[in-house]
Amino acid sequence: MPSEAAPIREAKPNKLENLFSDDSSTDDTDSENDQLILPAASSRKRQKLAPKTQEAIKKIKETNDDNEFEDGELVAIPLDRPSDFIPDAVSHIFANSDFSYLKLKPDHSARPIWISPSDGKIYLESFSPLSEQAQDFLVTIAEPVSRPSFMHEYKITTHSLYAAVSVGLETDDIISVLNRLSKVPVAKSVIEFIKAATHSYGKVKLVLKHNRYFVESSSAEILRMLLKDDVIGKLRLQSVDEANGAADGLVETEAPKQGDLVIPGTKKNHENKNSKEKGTDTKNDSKNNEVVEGVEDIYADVIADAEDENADDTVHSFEVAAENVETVKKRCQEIDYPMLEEYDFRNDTRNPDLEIDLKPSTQIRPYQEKSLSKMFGNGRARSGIIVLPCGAGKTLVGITAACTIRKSIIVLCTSSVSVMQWRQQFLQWCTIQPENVAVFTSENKQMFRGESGLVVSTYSMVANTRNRSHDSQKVMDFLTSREWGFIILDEVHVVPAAMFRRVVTALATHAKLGLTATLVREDEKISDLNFLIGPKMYEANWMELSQKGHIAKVQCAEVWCPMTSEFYQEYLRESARKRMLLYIMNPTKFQACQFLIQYHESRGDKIIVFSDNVYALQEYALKLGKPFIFGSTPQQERMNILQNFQYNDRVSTIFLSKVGDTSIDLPEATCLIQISSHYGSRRQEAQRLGRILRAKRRNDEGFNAFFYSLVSKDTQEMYYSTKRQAFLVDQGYAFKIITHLHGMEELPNLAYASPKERRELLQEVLLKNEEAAGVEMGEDADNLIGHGVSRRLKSSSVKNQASMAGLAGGEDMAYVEYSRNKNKDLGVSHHPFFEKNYYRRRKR
Ligand SMILES: Nc1ncnc2c1ncn2[C@@H]1O[C@H](COP(=O)(O)OP(=O)(O)OP(=O)(O)O)[C@@H](O)[C@H]1O
Repeated sequence: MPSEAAPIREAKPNKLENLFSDDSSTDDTDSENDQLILPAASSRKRQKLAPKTQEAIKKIKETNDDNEFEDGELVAIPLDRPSDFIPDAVSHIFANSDFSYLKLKPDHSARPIWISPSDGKIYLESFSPLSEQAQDFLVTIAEPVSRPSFMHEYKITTHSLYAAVSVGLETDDIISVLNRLSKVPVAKSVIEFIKAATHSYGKVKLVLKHNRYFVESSSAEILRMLLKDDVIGKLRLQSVDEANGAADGLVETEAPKQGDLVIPGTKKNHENKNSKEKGTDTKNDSKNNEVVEGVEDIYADVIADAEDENADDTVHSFEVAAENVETVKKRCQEIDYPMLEEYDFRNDTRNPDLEIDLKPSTQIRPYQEKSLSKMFGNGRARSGIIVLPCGAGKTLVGITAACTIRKSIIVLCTSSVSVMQWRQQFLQWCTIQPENVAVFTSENKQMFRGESGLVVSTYSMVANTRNRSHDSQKVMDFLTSREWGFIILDEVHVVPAAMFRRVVTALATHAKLGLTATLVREDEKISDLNFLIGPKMYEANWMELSQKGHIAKVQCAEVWCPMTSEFYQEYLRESARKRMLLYIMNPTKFQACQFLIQYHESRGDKIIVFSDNVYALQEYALKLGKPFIFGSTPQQERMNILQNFQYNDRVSTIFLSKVGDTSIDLPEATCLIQISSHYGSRRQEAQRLGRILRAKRRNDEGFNAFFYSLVSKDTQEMYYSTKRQAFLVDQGYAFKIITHLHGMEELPNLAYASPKERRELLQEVLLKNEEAAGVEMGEDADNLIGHGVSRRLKSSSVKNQASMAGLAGGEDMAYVEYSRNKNKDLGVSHHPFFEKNYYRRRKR
C-alpha cells in the first residue's frame, strides 16, 4: 500500500573519493514533504471547475456518500468497497486506505500500474517491460508527480484530463487503456471522475480553414445544442450551410488525417518500422500475454500512432464571422464547452507562406519528434505547452514546429541574449534567409521586408506600452497590424501572467507554443499559462533523456558546512537578513568552495560557481582570484569572461550571479557549485542544473557532471536547500549528503584557516549593511543579461554595526591584502557601479 509519508533523510559522513560510489546509502529520492506545485495543484486553488463538471461531480457524490471531490481533484474515500467486504486484522491501520477489496488480476505481474481509488494517484513500476508505453500514456492523461528510478507517481486531475482530451484522446480510450494497464480493476470512483471531467472538454474546436472560422465537433449533437444557444445561434453564418445544403445548418466533412503531414527532421518511415519492431519485442518480453497485447493494440491506436487518429471520423461544423469569434469563444467558455484552438495552416491561403525548411543535415531526436507529434497529431497545429528538460533542445522543437507551419513567426524570449541565440539557431538549423529574420530589442529595431518572415523579440519589448521610442512604436505597429501564423513563447514559466495577457491580446496569432523546462512557479500562476496558451501537450522524463545520452548524467550533492563558533554565535542573535549574510559568508563554506574548485580543476573540469548574493559573489571571487559576472558587469566584459571560460585553459572557474541562471549556453561546463541561493526556488535550482546538462563531454564513457550545493549546517539555509531540491528529486535526481570533505584541512593556502582571519571576516560581515544580504532583484534577473546595467542593486548607504565584543576592542582589526581582481587580468575595466561600491570602499 503506498504510503504518503516521506522517509527521513539520513546523513552519513562521506569521503570525497567515494562520494559518488554506488554503494553509498545516503542518496536519495526522499524529498521533504513539500508538495510540488504542478499545474493541477495550482489550479486546485485558483481555477474553479466548470459548472457542468461540478454538476456531474455532485451527481456522483449523491450516488455515493463516501466519495469526495475538491476543486477538480479526487481527494478522498473509496466508493466501491463492496458491502460484503470483510476487514482483516490490519484493516483498521489503513482505515479508508484499505484497498484490499480491489482484487489483483490473475496476470497482475505483467501489468505495470496501480491506481488509488481515493485520490486518483497512479503508481507505475518503471522496470516493467511495458513501462515505456505506459509512461507515454500516463504523461498524456496525468501529471507526473515524482519519477525516481523504480517507481513513478502520477496524479489524474481535471487539468491533466483536459490536456489529454485536447491531444485527441476520448473518455473511453482513457478508461480502457487504464484498465488494461492496471493490476486491479479501475475503481468506479476513478472512472466516474474521468467521465465527469472529460464530458464536455475538447469536444468543440475553433478552426481557421480557408481563411474562414469554423466551430467544429465530431458530435453533431453538441453543435446543434450550441446553435440553439441564444448568443451563438445568431452568430452562425447562414450562407455556407445553405450552399452545402445542410438541413440542420451543419456541414459534414472528413476529419483531417495526419498521414499527409510530415514533420520535417523526422525519420518517419524508419521510426514507424522501429516502433513496430519494438512492439513485437515488448510482446515477447511480456510473455505474449493476451492482455498485454491488448494494451499494445490500444496504445498503438490511441497514442503511438497519433497520425491515424480520427481516421474514420467525420466532423461537423458551422461557420462564424471573424469579428464574432471572440464572442463565440467567450460564450462557449461560459456554457462549459471551452473551444480548443487549432490552426489548419495547410488550408490557410490568406497568410503568405514563409520559405523555411529544416536543413537536410538537421535531424530531430525521438523525444523532440514525440512532443511535436502531440502538437500536430491531427494534421493541424494545436496550441499548448511542451515541457523538456534544460539543455534538451527546446529551441529546435520550436524551430521544427515553425518549419512545419511555414507562415510568419514571432518568437518571444526573456532577454536580448536569448533573442540573439534564437536568431542564430534559426539560421543554423534551417533554410530561412537572414533578410527574412528581424530582431526587435532595445538595441535593434528591425522589420522584415518581404510578405512573410520571422521576428524575434522579448516579452518586455512587446508588453511594455509606456515610453516607447518612435522606432519602437513603428515596429510595434508592424507587429500588431498583421496576422501571425505561429508564436513561440520561450521560458513561459518566468513571465508574469499580466504580461502574458498583454502579449497574447496584442498579437494576432493562429497557433501558440509555450516552451519550458520547469512548469513550476512559486507564485502558483501556472494555471494562468494553461488558460492563456493551452494545455500541456508533452512532458519529457529527465532521467530517461539522461540515460539515453541526450543530456548529461549528473551527480548531485549537498555539502553541509558547519558554522564556525564565532559566526554561529552572531547568527543566533542577529536579525533575519543579517543571518543570511552570516550563513553565506561562513568561513567553512568558503573553505569547502575553495577545496572543491581545486579538486575539480585538477580533474580538468570547468566550474561555474553560482551566488545569488552579489556581496558574497564578489568576496569569494576576489579572494580566490576568479573572474565573475553579475548584473552590473558590462556586456563586453561578460562576453570576454565567457569566451575565456570556453577557450582559455587558464580560466577554469567563473562566478555567476542570478544572471547566469538561464540563457547561458556553455557546453564546456562540467561542474556547478552553488554557494548562495534565493530561498527555496525549485525552478532556479533546476535551471542552474541545466547549465551542466548540456555538457559536451556527456557521452564520454563514465562521464558525470557534478552539482554541489553548499549549505551552512544548522541554519535556515538547510531548510531552503531541501525545498529547492524538491523538483529535481521528483525528476529522479539523488542528492547525496557530504558532511566532511576529506583533505580540506590539509589544503595549502586554505583561506580563513586561523581564528584571526575568521574574526576579521566576521567583523567585516557585521559591518555590512543589511541590504548586502539581498539578492539581485527585479522583474527577472534573466532580463539583466542583455542590458548590462543593474537597475536594481539596492545598497547605497552603509550603516555601521558592530558586536559588543568589537566595541569593547575584543576583536582584531588588521590589514588584509586582497587578491587581484581576475576580471582585470582578462583585460577589462570595472563598471562604474562596481568601482564605486566595491573598489573605492576597499581602498579606504
Ligand atoms: N536534434 C538535435 N541534434 C543535435 N543537437 C541538438 C538537437 N537538439 C538540441 N541540440 C543541441 O542541444 C543543445 C541545447 O539546446 P537548447 O539550447 O535548445 O536547449 P534548451 O532546452 O533550450 O535549454 P535551456 O532550457 O537550458 O535553455 C544545443 O547546443 C543544441 O544545438
